[in-house]
Amino acid sequence: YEEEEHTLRELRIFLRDMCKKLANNRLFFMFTKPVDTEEVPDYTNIIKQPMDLETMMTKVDFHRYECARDFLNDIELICQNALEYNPASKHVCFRTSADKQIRHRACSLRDYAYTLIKSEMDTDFEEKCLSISTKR
Ligand SMILES: CC(=O)c1nc(NC(=O)[C@H]2CNCCN2)sc1-c1cc(O)cc(O)c1
Repeated sequence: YEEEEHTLRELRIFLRDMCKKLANNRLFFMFTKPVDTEEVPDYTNIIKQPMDLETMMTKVDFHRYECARDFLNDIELICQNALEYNPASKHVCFRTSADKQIRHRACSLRDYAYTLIKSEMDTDFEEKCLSISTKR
């Protein structure tokens, strides 16, 4: 009913702000757009469910998130995809290469997103969203 729609509207405004903050952080530029399968042809052979911050912004607009937990699940997906596509391997070259930096960036994206949401979102607001989400 109207009160629930108001809550979900507030959630969308909050999540767009989160997306903007994450996408505007230069550290995370490689997570801001879908991986270009022209440039990286083997990507979709390895990663079955690609995700990126621009896609997440679109999902907010399409009312695809009903609580912060669903939003963080997609952040987790971005992180897991990057760790999977850039595995820590025993070869020396992977220990010092760009792959290691991408793995670090993926982990900091995840930690930064959790911390940002935890610090900026009231727990009772998230509980309200969760109760709406479970009822629907
Ligand atoms: C985001 C991600 O997971 C990603 N991983 C990469 N790994 C590599 O290039 C490793 C793969 N193993 C062999 C040595 N190279 S490049 C890359 C990426 C970077 C961007 O600036 C934009 C973009 O869309 C994707």
